[in-house]
Amino acid sequence: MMQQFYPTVTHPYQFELHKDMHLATAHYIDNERAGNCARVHGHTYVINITIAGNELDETGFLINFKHLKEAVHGRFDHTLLNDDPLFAQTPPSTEKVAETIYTIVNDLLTPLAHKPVCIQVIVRETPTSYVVYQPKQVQS
Ligand SMILES: Nc1nc2c(c(=O)[nH]1)N=C([C@H](O)[C@H](O)COP(=O)(O)OP(=O)(O)OP(=O)(O)O)CN2
Ligand SMILES: [Zn+2]
Repeated sequence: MMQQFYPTVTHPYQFELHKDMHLATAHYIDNERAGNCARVHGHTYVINITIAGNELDETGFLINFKHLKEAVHGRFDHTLLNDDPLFAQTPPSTEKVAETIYTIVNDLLTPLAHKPVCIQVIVRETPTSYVVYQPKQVQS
């Protein structure tokens, strides 16, 4: 599903889970330096979320794949990203979309007693352009 490859993260955890999803979404970058991107346009974003951990919950899951899709796809699919309050103070660039998805997923995981963590989010905006976001604590 992801074009080309998955950048890998070196980590100490025993389990690593990947969730891929597509987001059909519009955006614009409200800055004259953004050129054509200052006009509203659409992308089929390709998202990869990586979760890791040493323990599973009572269902044997690190995190239910469906819960990741609901939190991200459910919020952004078929929307204008600029309308979302999460992008009220920041442009929905590929970089900020990746960081924002990380924050949403991290908020989903933080209450869980078995302590899964999000270690990477990849956002592919076009066939030729993508961003990898890693939280500081897993960067090597
Ligand atoms: N660092 C960033 N640069 C650009 C972003 C971004 O989010 N971060 N976004 C855009 C535009 O939104 C545009 O949709 C994508 O740009 P680009 O990859 O240049 O699109 P093309 O399909 O035209 O790429 P080609 O490889 O030239 O076909 C711009 N820059
Ligand atoms: Zn764009």
